[in-house]
Amino acid sequence: MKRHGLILNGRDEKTEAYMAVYQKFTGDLLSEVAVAESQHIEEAVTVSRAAQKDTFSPYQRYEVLKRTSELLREHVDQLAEIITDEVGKPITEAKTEVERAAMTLELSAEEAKRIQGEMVPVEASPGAEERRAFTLRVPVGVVVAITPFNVPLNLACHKIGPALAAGNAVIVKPAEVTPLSTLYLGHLLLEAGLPKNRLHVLTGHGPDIGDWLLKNEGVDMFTFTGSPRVGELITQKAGLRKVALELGNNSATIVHHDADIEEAAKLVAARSFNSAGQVCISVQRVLVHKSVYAQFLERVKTHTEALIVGDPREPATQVGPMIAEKEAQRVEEWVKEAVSEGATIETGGKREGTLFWPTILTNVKDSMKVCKDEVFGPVVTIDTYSEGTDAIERVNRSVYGLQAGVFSNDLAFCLQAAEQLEVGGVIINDTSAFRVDAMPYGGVKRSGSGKEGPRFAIEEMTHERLVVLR
Ligand SMILES: NC(=O)C1=CN([C@@H]2O[C@H](COP(=O)(O)OP(=O)(O)OC[C@H]3O[C@@H](n4cnc5c(N)ncnc54)[C@H](O)[C@@H]3O)[C@@H](O)[C@H]2O)C=CC1
Ligand SMILES: O=C(O)[C@H](O)CS(=O)(=O)O
Repeated sequence: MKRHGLILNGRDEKTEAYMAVYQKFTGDLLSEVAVAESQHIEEAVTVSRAAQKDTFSPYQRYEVLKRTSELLREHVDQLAEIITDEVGKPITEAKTEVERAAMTLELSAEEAKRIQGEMVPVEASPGAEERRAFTLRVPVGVVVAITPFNVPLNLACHKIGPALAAGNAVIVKPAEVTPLSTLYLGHLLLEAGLPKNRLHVLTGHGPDIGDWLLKNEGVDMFTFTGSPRVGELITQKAGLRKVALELGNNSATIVHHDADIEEAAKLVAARSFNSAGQVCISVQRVLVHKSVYAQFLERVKTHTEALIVGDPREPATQVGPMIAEKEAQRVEEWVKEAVSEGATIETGGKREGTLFWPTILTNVKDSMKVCKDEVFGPVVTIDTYSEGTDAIERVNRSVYGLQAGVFSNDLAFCLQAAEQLEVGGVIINDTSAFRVDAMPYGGVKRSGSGKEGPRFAIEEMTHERLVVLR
């Protein structure tokens, strides 16, 4: 069994205490990781601040990130195995995550060479004819990245890649239960030639490390993906410093009467249950026009019942375990509560330990937990509507607003949805769960603020500085 130290200023740093990381399907002990103490946080911040005085040119940043992306591709099998073990994600999906992570770093590398300001025509103002002005984009300085358990490698890359590309130093705090892929990534970045003072990976207890980092005025920005509860806490404690938040969602997808029903059903079944539904754009609420409801439900049921549930290490498995038994129990309770309030289980509803079978609920009400809160599990609700405007209004009747999907071939309805849905991204003829890594990704309302996608995250992670020449 391997013990992992912190990655601190290029060292594999041993600590007093260690915490266990378990295999999420078997429950076996995988390894132990160091528990960071306050002095490690102090050192990481001090070293990161000092790094700002070193030269780390855009081309050097490009080279390091490009090389790391190549290393990720060379290590795809090892990393996929780590992700499958620490998250419980099916091995085919874990491989996709590694490939996406490599793409995220490749995009970040390219963007490092394109950071630019703009000319500002101040000379057009009376009295300023002798002046010229332009803007520079300068690194914010020290970025803290706090990441969740569900997509541990790619979501770390979405923070580390743009932060380094923009010229910052980064301190990463992975989720307690899934720190191993981030540690592996940290070592690959160093192997690729990243200056050792630019990246530190601090494993340990989230509330402690979070609190020490939030109290340390040497940190300039917090970029966080995780629960709205912790996101809110970070916002309160960060004060006037920059914060970017990717939080939860109870993602909706509308299936209009003129949609390609088979295509919609196939995609809804595929994107409601991958990663056992533990994806914040995972399809949770489907609103189907009443004229195609019966046909759609029958097709989604067929596709859902064909999914293979079980050991995530098996290449055939499509739905693996949830992150912890208590999470699977919570989902089971929410489903039972919905049934007690009138919902029907069309398929699924069964639990064995951490495994929860892909579940379709109908006869739901918007007030049920499975509709109004974020399930973050393999459950989808399917309900009907009569008027497109009502469907849009019901999607908007949520405290969240990350992404929404619309299946329709009616251009006018698609445009109405694009204009009226209160979300960060409207996906036409696909589900809420569509994401490629180059696109701007981020929500409104309780889904957070700020955008990811390397080009857009670099804007968040730099300041715009005006230069006026006389
Ligand atoms: N919008 C998005 O892109 C995503 C959102 N999520 C949200 O995250 C939730 C699940 O992820 P979890 O890892 O359980 O979320 P979480 O909010 O419990 O933990 C996320 C991270 O925050 C850290 N943390 C915990 N307490 C902290 C504190 N007091 N100060 C600073 N950091 C702290 C954790 O150690 C972990 O690294 C979901 O319910 C979903 O809402 C998850 C994935 C993606
Ligand atoms: O929000 C999430 O859970 C992830 O960002 C979605 S994805 O990047 O894995 O598609």
